[in-house]
Amino acid sequence: MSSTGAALAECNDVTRTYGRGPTEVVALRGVSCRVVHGQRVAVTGESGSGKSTLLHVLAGLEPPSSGCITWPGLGLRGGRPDGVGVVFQAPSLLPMLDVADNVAVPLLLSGVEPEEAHPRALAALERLELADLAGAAPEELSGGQAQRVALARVLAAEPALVLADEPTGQLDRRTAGHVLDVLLETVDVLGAALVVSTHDPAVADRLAERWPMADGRLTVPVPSGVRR
Ligand SMILES: Nc1ncnc2c1ncn2[C@@H]1O[C@H](COP(=O)(O)OP(=O)(O)OP(=O)(O)O)[C@@H](O)[C@H]1O
Repeated sequence: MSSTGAALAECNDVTRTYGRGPTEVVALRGVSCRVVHGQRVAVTGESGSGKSTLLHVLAGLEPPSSGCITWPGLGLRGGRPDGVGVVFQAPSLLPMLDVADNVAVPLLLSGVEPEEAHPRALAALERLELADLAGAAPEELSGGQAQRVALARVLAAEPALVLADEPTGQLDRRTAGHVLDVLLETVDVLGAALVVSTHDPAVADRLAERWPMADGRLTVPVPSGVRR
């Protein structure tokens, strides 16, 4: 659980490089930022500017090469932050499980008993008007339905921070608008903070704040409270 008041995630002078020597790529160059309760941020910028890498670092999926990331308002489990929900461009549902089991899997992995996990998965599907699909196989879903199931999976896990990496990047405009509605409803229901990476101005316009990136750097002033 998060404690109110503390930042959910805080990057201090984070650099992230891939490869070594002549093939080295610097994806993040000294990024400092902080995500607090209730924040709604669009990370924008051209392809290759470092948006996905920043989200991966904020999620604890990749370590910084230098600098540091902390999650003062979140617990840690096995060195990774607890209470972070991640949505990727492709919904990554497990093909051998039905929709309800896909939604329940993260709960089961985090130690929730099956008797609690399955009702929570069904409640999240109902909340997002997906109950009819509970028994469906992922291959039967449209792209928009699959992404909404991925959002139900996040909702069921009740994170304090939701990180969405180009969540509508593979969808047509109308479906993208609907998925975005569901994403915003999901974070409202949870009272969670939301950081979305996007190329799409229509997506960025739906979020209160923009953090533009270029060449691995945030090009806006560092949000308050970050130590240099
Ligand atoms: N796993 C990796 N191995 C090597 N290079 C990587 C890796 N991940 C990202 N990069 C490189 O780091 C830089 C930043 O990539 P990143 O995916 O963070 O940018 P992005 O702004 O999210 O781009 P896009 O909008 O195209 O997804 C790019 O030059 C990319 O090629």
